[in-house]
Amino acid sequence: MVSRVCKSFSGLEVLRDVSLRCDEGEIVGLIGPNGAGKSTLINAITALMPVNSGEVVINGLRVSNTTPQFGAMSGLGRTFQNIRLFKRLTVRQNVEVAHTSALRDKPGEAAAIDLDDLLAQFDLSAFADWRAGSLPYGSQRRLEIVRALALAPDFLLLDEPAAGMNAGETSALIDAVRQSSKAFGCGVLVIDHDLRFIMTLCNRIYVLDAGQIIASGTPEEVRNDPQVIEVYIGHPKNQPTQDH
Ligand SMILES: Nc1ncnc2c1ncn2[C@@H]1O[C@H](COP(=O)(O)OP(=O)(O)OP(=O)(O)O)[C@@H](O)[C@H]1O
Repeated sequence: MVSRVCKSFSGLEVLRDVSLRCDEGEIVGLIGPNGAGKSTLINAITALMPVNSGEVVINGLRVSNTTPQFGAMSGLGRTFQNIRLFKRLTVRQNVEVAHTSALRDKPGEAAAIDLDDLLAQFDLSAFADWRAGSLPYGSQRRLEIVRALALAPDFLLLDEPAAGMNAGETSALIDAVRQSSKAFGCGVLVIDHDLRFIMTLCNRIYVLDAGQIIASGTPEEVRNDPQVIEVYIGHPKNQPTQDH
């Protein structure tokens, strides 16, 4: 899906020949130190910023160097590191806005989505009539995911979905994301700094360092890769601290 992407800012190479794949129903993790280029890669995949070379292809359509709207129409759903909900609308209205546009663009797939089930799966039923801006932080993060799923995406990008969540919430999030990936048959690409979360959730993981993929494989393979240990896992601040 991402093929040999390069991206520079004013001559500074931030992504160098990055390729990655996320198949249908697969949950893939992307990890790396601060400044490695993870957000830039997500922005390139969702066509929020253009690439210098290489391409991003979703469902056979080239999405790179188009527009975020084209990315969404090609099947990409996403959440943001900084939550971007309609804070004055209710939880249900936030999800309905997304679902309404999916009913227009993908009527068959969208009609099969039961919004009540989706809210329940992400533990949001009790909050359905609350204003999104008044929800606890962890619930706002889950609402972002539900809203992205209401678009009936073929690929879902989750940017730091577990940020600020406690161990119990993170564990519930893992179950909900797995169930959704299975139910929707969508590929999921997840970025997070919580290594235990990524290692538990993902089937495969890519490690980005200084704009290059330095390792990829199963959680076990990545955890034992000497280069990954040296540049990332070995850092005391990245040691897993929570049990899920
Ligand atoms: N718009 C921009 N203009 C210039 N440089 C940028 C821009 N966006 C990102 N960078 C630089 O690109 C590099 C990668 O940044 P990026 O935010 O993609 O890393 P990251 O892996 O997401 O980091 P973090 O984990 O801290 O969010 C950094 O050196 C950053 O300063």
